[in-house]
Amino acid sequence: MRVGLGLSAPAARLLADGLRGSGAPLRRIAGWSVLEAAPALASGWVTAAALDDGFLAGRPGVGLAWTALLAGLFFARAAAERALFTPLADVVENLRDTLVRRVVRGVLERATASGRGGGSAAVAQLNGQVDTVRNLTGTLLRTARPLGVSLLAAVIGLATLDPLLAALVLAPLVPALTVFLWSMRRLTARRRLLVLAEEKVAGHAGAALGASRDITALAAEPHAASIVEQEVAGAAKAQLAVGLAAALRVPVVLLGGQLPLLLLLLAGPGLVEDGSVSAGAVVGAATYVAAHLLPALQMLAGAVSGYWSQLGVVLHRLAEAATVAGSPARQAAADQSPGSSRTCRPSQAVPTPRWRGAAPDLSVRELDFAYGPRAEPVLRRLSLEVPFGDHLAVVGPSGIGKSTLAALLAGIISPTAGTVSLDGHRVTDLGEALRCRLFALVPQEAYVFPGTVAANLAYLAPDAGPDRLERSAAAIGLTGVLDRLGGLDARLRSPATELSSGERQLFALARVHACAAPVVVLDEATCHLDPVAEARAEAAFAERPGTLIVIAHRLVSATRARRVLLLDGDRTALGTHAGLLVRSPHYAELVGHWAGTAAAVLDGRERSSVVPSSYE
Ligand SMILES: Nc1ncnc2c1ncn2[C@@H]1O[C@H](COP(=O)(O)OP(=O)(O)OP(=O)(O)O)[C@@H](O)[C@H]1O
Repeated sequence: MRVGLGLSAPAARLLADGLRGSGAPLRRIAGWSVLEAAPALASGWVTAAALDDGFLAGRPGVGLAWTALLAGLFFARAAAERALFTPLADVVENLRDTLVRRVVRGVLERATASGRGGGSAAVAQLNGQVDTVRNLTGTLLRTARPLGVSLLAAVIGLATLDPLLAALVLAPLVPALTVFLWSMRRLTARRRLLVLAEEKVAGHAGAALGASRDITALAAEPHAASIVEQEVAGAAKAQLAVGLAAALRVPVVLLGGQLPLLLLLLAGPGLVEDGSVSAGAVVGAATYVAAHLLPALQMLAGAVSGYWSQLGVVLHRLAEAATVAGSPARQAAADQSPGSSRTCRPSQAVPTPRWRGAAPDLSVRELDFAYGPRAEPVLRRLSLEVPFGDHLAVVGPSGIGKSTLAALLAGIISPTAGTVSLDGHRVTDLGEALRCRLFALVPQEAYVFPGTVAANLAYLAPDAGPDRLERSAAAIGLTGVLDRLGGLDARLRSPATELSSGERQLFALARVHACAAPVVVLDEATCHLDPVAEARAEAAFAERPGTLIVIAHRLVSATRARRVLLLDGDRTALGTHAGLLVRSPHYAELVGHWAGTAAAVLDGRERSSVVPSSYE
């Protein structure tokens, strides 16, 4: 929704908030502005009097005296302008402080809520935008304010000088100002669209450049180029629309400034001749128009409207960033919560179909998966049986498709061909509520939300009592953290700062350990834990009834699993750790490489707990 002069409602609210604490300096500005407007208000009157009572009446002394009075008013105006700097600075700095507070709070609360961090980069970027608002507001207060004040003073002066001449000037000026205000709304809206279009160009061009290797490999250059070209065409259209909206300032200046002057010059001599007005009044009216109305209109319709519409765009951006409670952004942050992303919460409200399999086996048949119709398949014809209670480790080189397989197994993404089924049911057909009850996928990024420790641990097991939660916490190795925090009832206010990445992973692991899902998939869910803590967490899951699939962060996970799946294209192999060491040279090579690296990195004390003796 747009409110006055093209500012969106959130932008106008943010500006009002930023100015709220500046009542005193704003009043001082208003006071000094009256004095600042004195020359504009008096210029026509003084000119008329100097002519009618002085120079045209043969009394040049009187004419000079009036002129000297006008000069005095200009000195007063200079003093007012000097005095205005302090309150102007107060207003602008206060606005900046308020905006910085609002924006930093909004961004950091959102980053904390999402548990993803990254708030500092956003804050730095938004602080730059706050500075832009400060500079634009300062510029507008220094330029637009005196122009607006002069325009108003000139109109008042003109109306009180002579009603007939005032009517001549105001007849075209009023529609010109109306068009000007209307065009400001359009211009601000179009400038906003232009900024968005330019950002899209930058985003798509950046993505295309970043992916240039893949684009070349897939011979997709024409496709990538057409996407960027489309955005460039959109930006060009938006630029044209801004240009057209800005072009309206020409008729505004012609109608509101030039036409009144022309009318005065055309009608003036006749009006003087028939005695309707004095010659001094005509020149006085022309002074109001030429010295104040016309320059004010030119500036307002030109640079000032540009500053104003830029201010509207940046303020709207900041208003979006500063909004936290109940905002769409807050919602988006909440969408990263355990209940909605890769791990989901079994809903009490959603009726779930009956599930008979108490000990369901997982079966993968001829599985193909590619991220796009023209992309290289990540997985090709993979078949695998995972009986209930199995403990399978998935290992392989980086980027080979381990996380993709984890998502396919949990039914989060659908295969391109082939099936993944649990107890004979395709996992993608299970329906979300049931799927969430059967699978718990723990991703690398652990989410802990503000709230009590108990609420976090019981997220996937709403019926679990304190004993159950404490047992899971103890099994995973979270008891020390719980003691430090103050137990299950302790409240986490800012988990992103109160807990380390490893501690957040322990929370996510304990949360899943406490739930009843028969299939647990850990996708590098222990990557921030030290080797000892990782071994303990994996042991806890191995003892928990159900199937455990571990996408291994360290190869040592494979030594703890009952079976190992080596994912490696054509060299994919399945077996026990010992069996694969013998029959898969590639697996042996991978293990040997890892053991060598681990031995080089770890000191003797840690090595004994991490590197299996068989590798030493
Ligand atoms: N959303 C996606 N869109 C397109 N390609 C993707 C996407 N996600 C992953 N890929 C690509 O699919 C391939 C397999 O990725 P995946 O994350 O499953 O590998 P990974 O074995 O888990 O890697 P890592 O061990 O580094 O986590 C990679 O080439 C990756 O770039």
